[in-house]
Amino acid sequence: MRLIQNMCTIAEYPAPGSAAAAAADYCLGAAGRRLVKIAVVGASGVGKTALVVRFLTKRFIGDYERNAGNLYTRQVQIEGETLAIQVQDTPGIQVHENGLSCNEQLNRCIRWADAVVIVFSITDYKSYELIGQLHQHVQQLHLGSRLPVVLVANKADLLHIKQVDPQLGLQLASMLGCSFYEVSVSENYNDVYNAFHILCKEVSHKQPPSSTPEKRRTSLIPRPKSPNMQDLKRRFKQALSAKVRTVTSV
Ligand SMILES: Nc1nc2c(ncn2[C@@H]2O[C@H](COP(=O)(O)OP(=O)(O)OP(=O)(O)O)[C@@H](O)[C@H]2O)c(=O)[nH]1
Repeated sequence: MRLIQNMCTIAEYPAPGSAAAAAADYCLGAAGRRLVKIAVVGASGVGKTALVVRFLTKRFIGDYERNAGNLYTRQVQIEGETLAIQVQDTPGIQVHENGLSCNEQLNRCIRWADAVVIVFSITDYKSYELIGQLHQHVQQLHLGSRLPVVLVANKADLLHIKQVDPQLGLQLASMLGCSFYEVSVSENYNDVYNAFHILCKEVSHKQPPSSTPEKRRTSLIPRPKSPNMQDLKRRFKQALSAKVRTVTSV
């Protein structure tokens, strides 16, 4: 999915530590805001891009190019605080006989994220079937810290071609210990908003409170360059030989 009105595309898959990622983080961080990074994952065609676009623009746009993975940003108010959030849309996950096929790009997005939205479509049983494995994969990439996850069952408006009972989604979510939302991206903005909102709230409770802009500014002051050792040695030798000369000349 390419650039949509009202959204700011920062970069496609900025590698952690890359200049693009650092620049994006810097801009948001410089405003003194806490940053919440969310990756949206799931099988192909379940409506990941539609979900992200709906959340960011409130609009449902029928058709999208196949997703190559874009990163979008916006601000949200959570409990009186303005948070900067980045949402990473990802390409659809493929399933092979020996399990999920998650390429390095996707793994990088999951590692980068503070929280993940896992999406399936109620019209596609296979997209539901891979959730257990996908959830496990996500948690494995964040070993040692339980990553906030929300499970989203999309296309609730297509009940006549439903393959997954939303009740199954609810059961699975409670088994995995995550929140569950049944949504129709095409018909209802509020449910979409609530799914992201709850995730942001969970992350913000896990993160330490933001430092004040004043504190941030001081941490951004460049440190003095470390002294050039060669130059120091040369000057030390010069001073020493001058002293020796002075002593011998006495
Ligand atoms: N009826 C209906 N269609 C939807 C809904 N959400 C998405 N779609 C449609 O489903 C199709 C796939 O949506 P995408 O957002 O491109 O799905 P994706 O998961 O990003 O797909 P990939 O880019 O292939 O991974 C599009 O034609 C959307 O218009 C929904 O809630 N209801």
